[in-house]
Amino acid sequence: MSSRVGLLEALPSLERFRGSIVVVKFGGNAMVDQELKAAFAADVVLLRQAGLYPVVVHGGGPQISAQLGRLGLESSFTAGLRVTTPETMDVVRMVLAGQVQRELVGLVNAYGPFAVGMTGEDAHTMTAVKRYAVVDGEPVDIGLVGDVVQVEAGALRALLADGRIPVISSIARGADGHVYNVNADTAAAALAIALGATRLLMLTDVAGLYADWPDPGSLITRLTTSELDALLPELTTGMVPKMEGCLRAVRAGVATARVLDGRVRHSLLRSFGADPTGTLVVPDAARSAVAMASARRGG
Ligand SMILES: Nc1ncnc2c1ncn2[C@@H]1O[C@H](COP(=O)(O)OP(=O)(O)O)[C@@H](O)[C@H]1O
Ligand SMILES: CC(=O)N[C@@H](CCC(=O)OP(=O)(O)O)C(=O)O
Repeated sequence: MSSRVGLLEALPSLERFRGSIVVVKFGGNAMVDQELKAAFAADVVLLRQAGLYPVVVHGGGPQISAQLGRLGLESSFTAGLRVTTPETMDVVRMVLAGQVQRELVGLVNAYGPFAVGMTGEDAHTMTAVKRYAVVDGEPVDIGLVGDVVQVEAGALRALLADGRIPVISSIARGADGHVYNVNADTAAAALAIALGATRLLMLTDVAGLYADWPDPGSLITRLTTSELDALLPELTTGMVPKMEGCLRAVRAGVATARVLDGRVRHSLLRSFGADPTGTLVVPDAARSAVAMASARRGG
């Protein structure tokens, strides 16, 4: 099927999602190509025009690493999370809120006055506590990295009610006075849960989740939360926070979460059609319903 047909098919099915909140995480690795970024912005605006309420959470890992490099500072990751010193945190804040978020807001606002950029610090939208990475079952101190423990969704809801598209950088305040670097996948999942989103969509730079990365034959198109839970200890690098986020969100009531191939132009819009890219995470009950229907049909 050509991608054009895939796109057209998405349009009628969008009607089903009218009025629902969709949290879209745009990964830093899918954000390095100008055309992909512009197509992403167009898709987000189209979702809004179709009556959905998109909320964008963006990453920027590669952009932060590039800026740290320019400043002669090293990037280091543990279990997919950046080791964040106070000096690193200043760069994270500057790059995410001052550069990446601004660029996305500009691309969306080429279509009208939709996007409003903010970080989790604004209006206490996200509050975090210090998070430790887990390596071989042991906690490892990785500095000013946070996990979201509270979401105040009032400001976001007001923006959505006013027809805006929030564009959120994954930085959160701590009740302890620190500012924390939150992985953008983790932030997207926490916001999807707090907003009661129907879908969590995560654009990345691979075809989806591979059971046996990087074996191309091991791409998973759909799995249940229990299946994902069992696979999680095997996962490494950036897939750890991404799949943890999908698991948390679907277990907390978000109907489905999908990792999308952000290298495919208009993959966001296509995810609403018959030919979506990536890996779909569904609640356990969804798989049982399919299995039961199949058993009734004798198949
Ligand atoms: N099991 C896996 N399936 C797919 N990708 C994986 C897997 N394990 C590790 N990866 C890596 O995770 C990367 C995506 O995570 P990340 O770099 O954090 O992306 P993003 O910037 O989109 O959040 C892929 O580019 C791939 O190199
Ligand atoms: C704690 C942590 O790892 N924070 C991330 C925040 C940005 C991010 O998540 O960007 P991607 O989605 O592009 O990976 C970082 O500093 O790189």
